[in-house]
Amino acid sequence: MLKIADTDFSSRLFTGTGKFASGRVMQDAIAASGSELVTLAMKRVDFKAGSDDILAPLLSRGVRLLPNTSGARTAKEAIFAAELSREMLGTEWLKLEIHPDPKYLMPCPIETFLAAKELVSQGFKVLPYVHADPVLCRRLEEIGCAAVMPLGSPIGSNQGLVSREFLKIIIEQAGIPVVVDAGIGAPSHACEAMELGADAVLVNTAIASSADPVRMAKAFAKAVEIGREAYLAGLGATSHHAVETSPLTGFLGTHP
Ligand SMILES: CC(=O)[C@@H](O)[C@H](O)COP(=O)(O)O
Repeated sequence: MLKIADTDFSSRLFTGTGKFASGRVMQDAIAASGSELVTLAMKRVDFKAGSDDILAPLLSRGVRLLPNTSGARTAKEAIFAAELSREMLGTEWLKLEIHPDPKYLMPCPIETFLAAKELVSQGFKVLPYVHADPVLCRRLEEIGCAAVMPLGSPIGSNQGLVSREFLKIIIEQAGIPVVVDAGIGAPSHACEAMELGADAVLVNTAIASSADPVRMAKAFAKAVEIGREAYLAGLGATSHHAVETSPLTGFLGTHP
Protein backbone atom coordinates (compact mmCIF):
# COMPACT_ATOMS: atom_id res chain seq x y z
CA MET A 1 0.00 0.00 0.00
CA LEU A 2 1.35 3.43 -0.93
CA LYS A 3 0.93 6.22 1.62
CA ILE A 4 1.19 9.86 0.64
CA ALA A 5 0.61 12.38 3.43
CA ASP A 6 -2.31 10.84 5.34
CA THR A 7 -3.79 8.82 2.48
CA ASP A 8 -3.32 5.21 1.40
CA PHE A 9 -3.45 4.24 -2.27
CA SER A 10 -3.73 0.72 -3.57
CA SER A 11 -3.02 1.77 -7.16
CA ARG A 12 0.40 3.20 -7.95
CA LEU A 13 -0.74 4.55 -11.30
CA PHE A 14 -1.83 8.17 -11.22
CA THR A 15 -3.44 9.67 -14.28
CA GLY A 16 -4.24 13.00 -15.90
CA THR A 17 -7.28 14.43 -17.59
CA GLY A 18 -5.85 16.32 -20.56
CA LYS A 19 -5.87 15.46 -24.27
CA PHE A 20 -8.73 12.92 -24.22
CA ALA A 21 -11.02 12.96 -27.23
CA SER A 22 -14.07 13.35 -24.98
CA GLY A 23 -15.15 13.38 -21.36
CA ARG A 24 -16.65 9.92 -21.82
CA VAL A 25 -13.36 8.43 -23.05
CA MET A 26 -11.54 10.14 -20.18
CA GLN A 27 -13.90 8.67 -17.59
CA ASP A 28 -13.71 5.18 -19.07
CA ALA A 29 -9.91 5.29 -19.31
CA ILE A 30 -9.51 6.48 -15.72
CA ALA A 31 -11.85 3.75 -14.53
CA ALA A 32 -9.89 1.15 -16.52
CA SER A 33 -6.59 2.40 -15.09
CA GLY A 34 -7.76 1.84 -11.51
CA SER A 35 -6.18 5.19 -10.67
CA GLU A 36 -7.20 6.70 -7.34
CA LEU A 37 -5.40 10.03 -7.80
CA VAL A 38 -6.20 12.12 -10.83
CA THR A 39 -4.63 15.43 -11.71
CA LEU A 40 -6.46 18.23 -13.44
CA ALA A 41 -5.28 21.66 -14.48
CA MET A 42 -6.92 24.50 -12.62
CA LYS A 43 -6.92 26.49 -15.86
CA ARG A 44 -9.26 23.90 -17.45
CA VAL A 45 -11.91 23.80 -14.76
CA ASP A 46 -15.05 25.72 -15.53
CA PHE A 47 -16.42 26.46 -12.08
CA LYS A 48 -19.56 28.04 -13.51
CA ALA A 49 -20.70 24.90 -15.29
CA GLY A 50 -22.35 22.59 -12.78
CA SER A 51 -22.03 19.64 -15.14
CA ASP A 52 -18.50 20.51 -16.17
CA ASP A 53 -17.02 17.98 -18.61
CA ILE A 54 -13.98 17.26 -16.44
CA LEU A 55 -14.90 17.83 -12.85
CA ALA A 56 -18.32 16.29 -12.38
CA PRO A 57 -17.48 12.79 -13.68
CA LEU A 58 -14.34 12.64 -11.57
CA LEU A 59 -16.11 13.64 -8.41
CA SER A 60 -18.85 11.12 -9.04
CA ARG A 61 -16.24 8.34 -9.35
CA GLY A 62 -14.83 9.16 -5.93
CA VAL A 63 -11.20 9.56 -7.06
CA ARG A 64 -8.99 11.95 -5.15
CA LEU A 65 -8.34 15.12 -7.09
CA LEU A 66 -4.84 16.47 -7.51
CA PRO A 67 -5.32 19.96 -8.91
CA ASN A 68 -2.25 21.22 -10.74
CA THR A 69 -0.98 24.72 -11.31
CA SER A 70 0.00 24.15 -14.92
CA GLY A 71 0.13 27.49 -16.71
CA ALA A 72 1.73 29.27 -13.75
CA ARG A 73 5.09 30.85 -14.63
CA THR A 74 6.01 32.21 -11.21
CA ALA A 75 5.64 31.26 -7.55
CA LYS A 76 3.13 34.06 -7.14
CA GLU A 77 0.89 32.74 -9.91
CA ALA A 78 1.13 29.18 -8.59
CA ILE A 79 0.22 30.25 -5.05
CA PHE A 80 -2.79 32.10 -6.41
CA ALA A 81 -3.90 29.00 -8.37
CA ALA A 82 -3.40 26.83 -5.28
CA GLU A 83 -5.49 29.07 -3.08
CA LEU A 84 -8.20 29.11 -5.72
CA SER A 85 -8.18 25.34 -5.99
CA ARG A 86 -8.47 24.91 -2.23
CA GLU A 87 -11.41 27.25 -2.11
CA MET A 88 -13.22 25.93 -5.18
CA LEU A 89 -12.41 22.20 -5.00
CA GLY A 90 -12.11 21.84 -1.25
CA THR A 91 -8.80 19.99 -1.36
CA GLU A 92 -5.39 20.82 0.03
CA TRP A 93 -3.70 18.40 -2.33
CA LEU A 94 -1.71 20.13 -5.00
CA LYS A 95 0.56 19.22 -7.87
CA LEU A 96 2.80 22.27 -7.95
CA GLU A 97 3.80 22.89 -11.53
CA ILE A 98 5.65 26.04 -12.62
CA HIS A 99 7.11 26.10 -16.11
CA PRO A 100 7.86 29.43 -17.70
CA ASP A 101 9.22 27.98 -20.94
CA PRO A 102 6.46 26.93 -23.39
CA LYS A 103 8.70 24.86 -25.66
CA TYR A 104 10.10 22.30 -23.20
CA LEU A 105 7.81 22.99 -20.21
CA MET A 106 10.81 22.54 -17.93
CA PRO A 107 9.88 23.20 -14.30
CA CYS A 108 11.59 26.23 -12.75
CA PRO A 109 13.45 24.98 -9.65
CA ILE A 110 13.70 28.39 -7.98
CA GLU A 111 10.05 29.43 -8.30
CA THR A 112 8.96 25.88 -7.45
CA PHE A 113 10.99 25.84 -4.24
CA LEU A 114 9.74 29.27 -3.16
CA ALA A 115 6.11 28.38 -3.86
CA ALA A 116 6.42 24.98 -2.17
CA LYS A 117 7.76 26.57 1.01
CA GLU A 118 4.89 29.03 1.19
CA LEU A 119 2.21 26.46 0.34
CA VAL A 120 3.48 23.90 2.86
CA SER A 121 3.32 26.62 5.51
CA GLN A 122 -0.30 27.22 4.49
CA GLY A 123 -1.14 23.55 5.08
CA PHE A 124 -1.19 22.29 1.50
CA LYS A 125 -0.12 18.74 0.67
CA VAL A 126 2.40 19.74 -1.94
CA LEU A 127 3.59 17.37 -4.68
CA PRO A 128 6.02 19.41 -6.76
CA TYR A 129 6.74 18.61 -10.39
CA VAL A 130 10.50 19.01 -10.77
CA HIS A 131 13.44 18.16 -12.94
CA ALA A 132 15.15 14.95 -11.86
CA ASP A 133 17.44 16.89 -9.55
CA PRO A 134 18.46 14.93 -6.44
CA VAL A 135 19.55 18.04 -4.51
CA LEU A 136 16.31 19.88 -5.18
CA CYS A 137 14.28 16.81 -4.24
CA ARG A 138 16.09 16.62 -0.89
CA ARG A 139 15.43 20.30 -0.24
CA LEU A 140 11.75 19.91 -1.07
CA GLU A 141 11.52 16.98 1.32
CA GLU A 142 13.20 19.02 4.08
CA ILE A 143 10.62 21.79 3.81
CA GLY A 144 7.73 19.35 4.13
CA CYS A 145 6.53 18.35 0.67
CA ALA A 146 4.31 15.25 0.69
CA ALA A 147 6.05 13.67 -2.31
CA VAL A 148 8.27 14.68 -5.20
CA MET A 149 7.40 14.29 -8.87
CA PRO A 150 10.59 14.24 -10.92
CA LEU A 151 10.25 14.11 -14.69
CA GLY A 152 11.17 11.20 -16.92
CA SER A 153 11.40 13.48 -19.96
CA PRO A 154 9.50 16.58 -21.18
CA ILE A 155 5.73 16.59 -20.67
CA GLY A 156 3.88 15.03 -23.56
CA SER A 157 7.08 13.91 -25.30
CA ASN A 158 6.58 10.15 -24.73
CA GLN A 159 10.38 9.77 -24.60
CA GLY A 160 10.43 7.65 -21.46
CA LEU A 161 13.03 7.77 -18.71
CA VAL A 162 15.65 10.06 -20.22
CA SER A 163 16.52 11.06 -16.63
CA ARG A 164 16.96 7.43 -15.49
CA GLU A 165 20.33 7.76 -13.71
CA PHE A 166 19.19 10.80 -11.72
CA LEU A 167 15.89 9.14 -10.85
CA LYS A 168 17.90 6.32 -9.29
CA ILE A 169 19.71 8.78 -7.02
CA ILE A 170 16.47 10.52 -6.06
CA ILE A 171 14.84 7.19 -5.21
CA GLU A 172 17.87 6.07 -3.21
CA GLN A 173 17.87 9.24 -1.12
CA ALA A 174 14.16 9.96 -0.70
CA GLY A 175 12.33 9.69 2.59
CA ILE A 176 9.06 10.69 0.91
CA PRO A 177 7.31 9.02 -2.03
CA VAL A 178 8.81 9.53 -5.48
CA VAL A 179 6.26 9.74 -8.27
CA VAL A 180 7.85 9.69 -11.71
CA ASP A 181 5.90 12.11 -13.85
CA ALA A 182 5.93 13.25 -17.46
CA GLY A 183 7.22 11.74 -20.65
CA ILE A 184 6.24 8.17 -19.78
CA GLY A 185 5.23 7.12 -23.26
CA ALA A 186 4.70 3.35 -23.03
CA PRO A 187 3.78 0.78 -20.40
CA SER A 188 7.39 -0.48 -20.55
CA HIS A 189 8.57 2.97 -19.37
CA ALA A 190 6.18 2.85 -16.43
CA CYS A 191 7.32 -0.67 -15.62
CA GLU A 192 10.95 0.48 -15.71
CA ALA A 193 10.26 3.37 -13.33
CA MET A 194 8.64 0.96 -10.88
CA GLU A 195 11.53 -1.53 -11.26
CA LEU A 196 13.89 1.29 -10.29
CA GLY A 197 11.91 1.67 -7.07
CA ALA A 198 9.64 4.61 -7.84
CA ASP A 199 6.62 4.65 -5.54
CA ALA A 200 4.21 5.56 -8.33
CA VAL A 201 4.02 7.05 -11.82
CA LEU A 202 1.79 9.69 -13.35
CA VAL A 203 0.75 9.14 -16.95
CA ASN A 204 -1.45 11.30 -19.13
CA THR A 205 -0.44 11.75 -22.77
CA ALA A 206 0.41 8.12 -23.51
CA ILE A 207 -3.03 7.00 -22.40
CA ALA A 208 -5.09 9.92 -23.72
CA SER A 209 -3.47 10.02 -27.15
CA SER A 210 -3.48 6.28 -27.70
CA ALA A 211 -5.76 4.85 -30.40
CA ASP A 212 -7.59 2.96 -27.65
CA PRO A 213 -7.21 4.85 -24.34
CA VAL A 214 -9.22 2.35 -22.29
CA ARG A 215 -7.11 -0.56 -23.42
CA MET A 216 -3.91 1.44 -22.96
CA ALA A 217 -4.98 2.42 -19.43
CA LYS A 218 -5.34 -1.28 -18.60
CA ALA A 219 -1.92 -1.98 -20.09
CA PHE A 220 -0.37 0.73 -17.91
CA ALA A 221 -2.10 -0.63 -14.81
CA LYS A 222 -0.58 -4.08 -15.45
CA ALA A 223 2.85 -2.65 -16.24
CA VAL A 224 2.93 -0.71 -12.98
CA GLU A 225 2.01 -3.80 -10.98
CA ILE A 226 4.62 -5.93 -12.76
CA GLY A 227 7.33 -3.31 -12.23
CA ARG A 228 6.50 -3.07 -8.55
CA GLU A 229 6.60 -6.87 -8.16
CA ALA A 230 9.99 -7.01 -9.87
CA TYR A 231 11.34 -4.27 -7.59
CA LEU A 232 10.11 -6.09 -4.50
CA ALA A 233 11.55 -9.37 -5.78
CA GLY A 234 14.94 -7.69 -6.24
CA LEU A 235 16.52 -7.51 -9.68
CA GLY A 236 19.72 -9.46 -10.33
CA ALA A 237 23.03 -7.63 -10.61
CA THR A 238 24.15 -6.40 -14.04
CA SER A 239 27.60 -7.13 -15.41
CA HIS A 240 29.63 -5.69 -18.29
CA HIS A 241 30.91 -9.15 -19.24
CA ALA A 242 29.24 -12.54 -19.58
CA VAL A 243 28.56 -14.56 -16.46
CA GLU A 244 27.98 -18.25 -17.12
CA THR A 245 24.49 -19.46 -16.43
CA SER A 246 25.71 -23.01 -15.62
CA PRO A 247 29.18 -22.57 -14.15
CA LEU A 248 29.60 -26.20 -12.96
CA THR A 249 31.65 -27.62 -15.85
CA GLY A 250 33.66 -30.16 -13.83
CA PHE A 251 31.75 -33.05 -15.42
CA LEU A 252 33.60 -32.45 -18.73
CA GLY A 253 36.76 -33.81 -17.14
CA THR A 254 35.07 -37.17 -16.55
CA HIS A 255 34.31 -37.65 -20.26
CA PRO A 256 36.39 -40.56 -21.75
C1 LIG B 1 -1.52 16.20 -16.60
C2 LIG B 1 -0.19 16.45 -16.14
O1 LIG B 1 0.05 16.83 -15.03
C3 LIG B 1 0.88 16.28 -17.11
O2 LIG B 1 1.37 17.52 -17.36
C4 LIG B 1 1.85 15.33 -16.53
O3 LIG B 1 3.07 15.91 -16.27
C5 LIG B 1 1.95 14.07 -17.31
O4 LIG B 1 2.83 14.13 -18.37
P1 LIG B 1 2.57 13.26 -19.67
O5 LIG B 1 1.42 13.91 -20.36
O6 LIG B 1 3.85 13.33 -20.45
O7 LIG B 1 2.23 11.87 -19.24
